[in-house]
Amino acid sequence: MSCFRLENVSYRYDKALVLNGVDLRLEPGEILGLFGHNGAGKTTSIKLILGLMTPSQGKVSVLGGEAGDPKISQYIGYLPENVMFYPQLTGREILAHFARLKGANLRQVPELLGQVGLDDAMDARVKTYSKGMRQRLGLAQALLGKPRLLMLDEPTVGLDPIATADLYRLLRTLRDDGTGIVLCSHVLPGVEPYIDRAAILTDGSLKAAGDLASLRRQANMATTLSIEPEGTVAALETVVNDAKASAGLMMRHENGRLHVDVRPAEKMDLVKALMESGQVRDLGIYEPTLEDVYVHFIGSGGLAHRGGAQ
Ligand SMILES: Nc1ncnc2c1ncn2[C@@H]1O[C@H](COP(=O)(O)OP(=O)(O)OP(=O)(O)O)[C@@H](O)[C@H]1O
Repeated sequence: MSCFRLENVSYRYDKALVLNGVDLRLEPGEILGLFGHNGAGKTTSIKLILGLMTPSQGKVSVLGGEAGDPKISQYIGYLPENVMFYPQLTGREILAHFARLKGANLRQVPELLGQVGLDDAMDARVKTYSKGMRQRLGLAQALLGKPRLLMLDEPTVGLDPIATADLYRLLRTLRDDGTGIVLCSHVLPGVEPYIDRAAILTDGSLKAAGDLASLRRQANMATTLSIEPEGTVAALETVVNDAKASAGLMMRHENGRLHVDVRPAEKMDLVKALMESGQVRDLGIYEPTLEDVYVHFIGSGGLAHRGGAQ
């Protein structure tokens, strides 16, 4: 049973079409990164999955049932962007309040607060918490009741690098236990090793979805070979020019190395020719990163959005 399925889903706010024919699914035990610039439609997609809104067109199914069904909602954890809590209550009191609302066992409260690193602060009032601590409390709230689908909107905002790494490790453990997780973000650096698949939204349309290898194939972006010559760079250039796949290759020199951009389909032929030539002392292979692929799919506007406002 899928955690969710969006089938040809569109959504309009009045006349504005903000989601347009989106097909997307999440399976148990999978972390999906949902990426897109501000206003791309990420939060709208999450609200549809939560059943807070109904699609103008298409079908949304969640954990084998209908989005918004209370019997299903108890298995969904959600961390909204910019989470806010009543400042006079302690972390423990707030989490206990949410546990009662969700029908979760109160024994989970100290356990979860420990899991998100708030052991020492659970009895302090939330008004004394830093932004990162409030974010961790929000995460503990999302984890109440052992969700089978966990949706996190910008979960790393306000977290320092160590807390961010802790969060990703925790998400992996949950994923390995079978939880399906959606990580919504416009902040890409650092997330690549922690997600199984990425979906890239632009202006309400899904531009691409898949694991990084498949996104690289879909984008057909060049791989860069960085080669240190055994002899001269000119001799290496001759090897590259003579290789079967040399047409249209981009070459440049930098710090005594030759850098060659090669299409994925031609990469192995070129590597073979280089290795057989005896002209290579050292070889580095640089595949496009998730950020490179993202910028490719969202177009030139992507650079302006890259890393986004936090
Ligand atoms: N209540 C609303 N009424 C009208 N338009 C809205 C409303 N909420 C969102 N929108 C519009 O819908 C589009 C998608 O918004 P959404 O919040 O889903 O984007 P997002 O990808 O989550 O952006 P962000 O990264 O800024 O949170 C935007 O153009 C936004 O202005």
